[in-house]
Amino acid sequence: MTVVIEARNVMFSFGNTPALRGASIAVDAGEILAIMGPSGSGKSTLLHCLAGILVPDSGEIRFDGARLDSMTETERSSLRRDRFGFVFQFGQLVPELTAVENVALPLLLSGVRRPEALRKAYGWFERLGLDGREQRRSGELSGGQAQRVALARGLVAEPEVLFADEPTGALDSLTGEQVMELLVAAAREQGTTVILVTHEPRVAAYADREVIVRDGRVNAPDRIPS
Ligand SMILES: Nc1ncnc2c1ncn2[C@@H]1O[C@H](COP(=O)(O)OP(=O)(O)OP(=O)(O)O)[C@@H](O)[C@H]1O
Repeated sequence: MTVVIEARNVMFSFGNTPALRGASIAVDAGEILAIMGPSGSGKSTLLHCLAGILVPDSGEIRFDGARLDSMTETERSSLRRDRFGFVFQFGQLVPELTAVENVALPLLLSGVRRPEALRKAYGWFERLGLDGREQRRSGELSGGQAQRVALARGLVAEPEVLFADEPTGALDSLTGEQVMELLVAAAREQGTTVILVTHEPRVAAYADREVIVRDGRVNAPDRIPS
């Protein structure tokens, strides 16, 4: 197995509040990993460090062999745009755009021409059970529909890694499971690695592997990188 992304001994504090205290984890290419743990244990902070949104105070983050923690903000933002996808708890769709324009957004930001970006975006609606919802704005979609649109937006550019922070957190459990089924199926089809933060065991059950974050460290003794 090839490790695609890893953290080694990562420390991160928000002012005087330590959030990560030596977190280490390695994630294989194509793996679907669930990060679980108590509230405030550092799950989201770890996800944000792995995704190059936050820069650790110390320790290393590697993606595809390159050190994310020593890149410039511009380099990290190009990496996020071109090679990573994101899904958050509240879809965070752009309310002024239609559903299909929201899905096309990452492609447009990467320089894909509008007709081609929209063509690819339309292709996601049928497979996500959203046929006919293409022209709706986020206010005209149910929570589950909006989250499926957000999922399509996270995957449309075929990212190498999809980061998902509580992607089902705002949904009822049945709708959440439907979103997870679609997420896992689409990620497997594309070979996308998924790093998912959740506090719900039923959601984590869709992953290949679960790790627990406690007090800013990852409890995964079998997989600490050497
Ligand atoms: N923006 C911030 N400013 C200050 N402290 C923060 C900030 N974000 C997180 N923290 C603190 O850092 C620690 C880790 O937070 P983090 O959000 O990573 O935990 P979490 O495990 O994702 O929690 P939850 O399950 O409740 O979302 C907590 O003590 C939290 O209060």
